[in-house]
Amino acid sequence: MKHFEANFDGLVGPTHNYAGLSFGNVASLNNAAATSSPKDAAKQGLKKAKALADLGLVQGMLAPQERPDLHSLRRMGFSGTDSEILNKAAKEAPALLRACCSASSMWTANAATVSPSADTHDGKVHFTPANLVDKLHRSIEPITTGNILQATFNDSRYFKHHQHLPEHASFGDEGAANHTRLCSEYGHAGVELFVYGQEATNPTAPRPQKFPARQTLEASQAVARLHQLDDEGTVYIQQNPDVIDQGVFHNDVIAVGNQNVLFYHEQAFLNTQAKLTEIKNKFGDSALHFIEVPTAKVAIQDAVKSYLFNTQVITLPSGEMAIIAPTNCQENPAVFAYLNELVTLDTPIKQVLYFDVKQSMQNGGGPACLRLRVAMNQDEVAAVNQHTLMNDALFDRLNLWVDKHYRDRLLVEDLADPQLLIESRTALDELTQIMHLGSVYQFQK
Ligand SMILES: NCCC[C@H](NC(=O)CCC(=O)O)C(=O)O
Repeated sequence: MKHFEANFDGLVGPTHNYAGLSFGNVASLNNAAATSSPKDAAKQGLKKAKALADLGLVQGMLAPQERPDLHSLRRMGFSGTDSEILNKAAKEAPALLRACCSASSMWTANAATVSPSADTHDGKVHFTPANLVDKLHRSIEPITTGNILQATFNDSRYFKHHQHLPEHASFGDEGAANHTRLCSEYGHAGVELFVYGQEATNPTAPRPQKFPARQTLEASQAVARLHQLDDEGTVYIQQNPDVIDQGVFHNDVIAVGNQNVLFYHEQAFLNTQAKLTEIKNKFGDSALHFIEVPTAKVAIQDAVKSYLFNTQVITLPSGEMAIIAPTNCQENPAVFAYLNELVTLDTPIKQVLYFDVKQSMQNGGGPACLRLRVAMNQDEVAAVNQHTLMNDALFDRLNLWVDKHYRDRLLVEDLADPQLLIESRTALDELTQIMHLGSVYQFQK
């Protein structure tokens, strides 16, 4: 039986914009109110996804969400026709309107936490959508995310879908961005690392002082319980509060793993040596590569600016590993020098492939944010909704769809334009036909 680690990239939605919504995410704040290009953003994402499919990896796409989210605006007490609601919200509560217009579901690393069937007690692939309660504009995602995941992984013989965690700060859950799975082979039982920013119910435990810790230990433990993981296959690691306070708002900004490789910055974690020992003990005696990047080579601010660790580390069909990096890594001399040195070291990583995902990077999302990893065996891959899997036909179809429905440029003040809502709904209705998703959106109910 063959095993794969599939990447499911988030399709960037028609309202992609820079609204400065993410306190603690440096890029989001720095680029607030910049002009965005929804069309460029979507095509950059499709290009990266197609490139991985062409490299022989299993690659899928997850549909965007309905934005502006009129259902949430109505829950906030706005009433009248859709146009009247957009108008009122723009006048009376522009911050709420912006929070209901973000295309942030494109960053599917935050869509859910996924545990492969080799790790779970019932031998199914488990999904728990992230409740994303730390940010208003993300907290409105999980229900539709769950609908889209169930329409994509729609065979209950192989896939188990959970409800997102309770919507309270004690259960702050940001999904796979704070979850890394190490294994010798994708199909073998692995060790799942849950990285958290604070222990919410212990007021004396260390926590960041300047920026929020979006993931709690309580949330990570709850997901591990829901996914029926053994203690022997689970490690909880606290993110170093000092790096959160420098803009590391998710672990995937400072560390990334693939199979038997953990690539991380020396300042990433608290109690690093003890945790690496725990990982080694639980991983067993097969080879394990800890690639620690010293501050002397790459400072935290360089890591946060370039997204060196928000890269994808993939295993090519040849068995060699490659890094999928944003072009921003080429533009940072310290990081570029480090990557050129890395591929000469004695690790499985042998090449770096660069992609322009600047539309996403300007909002704090790099290549790794844009994808949700789902390790599956060939039967599970065959059970996935095949119309979501990337190939030449879907690539062409989705590019034509983007060309037809997406604007070349968008300003935050355009979000209240009733025409944009019509364009967005028309596009998504058509998309559910293309990807055979069924009625996953509120406006289709
Ligand atoms: N995994 C990367 C997530 C980036 C995302 N940025 C945003 O939501 C920015 C939205 C804006 O500011 O328009 C976040 O911080 O959750």
